[in-house]
Amino acid sequence: MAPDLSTRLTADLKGTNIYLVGMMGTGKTTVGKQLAQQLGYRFLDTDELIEQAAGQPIPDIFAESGEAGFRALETQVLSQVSAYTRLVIATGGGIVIEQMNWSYLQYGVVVWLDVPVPELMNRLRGDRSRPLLQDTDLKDRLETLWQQRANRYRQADVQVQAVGGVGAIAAQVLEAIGAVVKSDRAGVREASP
Ligand SMILES: Nc1ncnc2c1ncn2[C@@H]1O[C@H](COP(=O)(O)OP(=O)(O)O)[C@@H](O)[C@H]1O
Ligand SMILES: O=C(O)C1=C[C@@H](OP(=O)(O)O)[C@@H](O)[C@H](O)C1
Ligand SMILES: [Mg+2]
Repeated sequence: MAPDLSTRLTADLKGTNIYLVGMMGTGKTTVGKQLAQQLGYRFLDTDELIEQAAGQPIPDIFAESGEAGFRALETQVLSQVSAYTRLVIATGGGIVIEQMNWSYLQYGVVVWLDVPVPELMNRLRGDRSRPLLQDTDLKDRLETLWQQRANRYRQADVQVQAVGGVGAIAAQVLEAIGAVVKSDRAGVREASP
């Protein structure tokens, strides 16, 4: 996106946070950093904040406190970051499953990065940092998680096919956010006398 367009988008957003959701490996962390730079926003990653809060890496949190312990920290961290503005927040792929989390997400623009499972497999094969993908058939696990979560991801404000170069994906995301913000503005105009 041209610099003048991203400047205008930043102004139109009025500090509204951007939340990136989607399956593991869709590029939320990677694309989020670039988006933040282009919007002049700060970048935060809920996984990183969870690790800081627990003083442990994610695999150790799962091993010691189970997925339930991890999810409790995830909700806590999300509630804390949602109190701030001008943030691009990369979330963990499972954040959408807790209904409670949507009460925080809905205050921002929720962007779903959508990537087909075969491409996720290419990106995540050999990964050791995601506990839900260890000691299991990668394809089966990703397909199962997809089945469980797809309807939640569909609740996002915008959907972007996040395949190809990171720069091009970031540009697509900015364009999609711009369209939502514009239609909100049109709605406000219509509602005014
Ligand atoms: N557009 C892309 N094309 C190819 N590989 C990508 C792309 N975006 C991210 N990746 C790679 O996929 C892996 C997962 O990316 P990451 O940003 O951690 O995803 P997420 O935070 O959604 O789990 C990383 O190895 C990253 O380098
Ligand atoms: O999908 C999930 O349940 C998870 C996704 C991970 O984040 P990424 O989506 O950034 O990989 C991380 O939160 C944790 O391993 C659980
Ligand atoms: Mg991530």
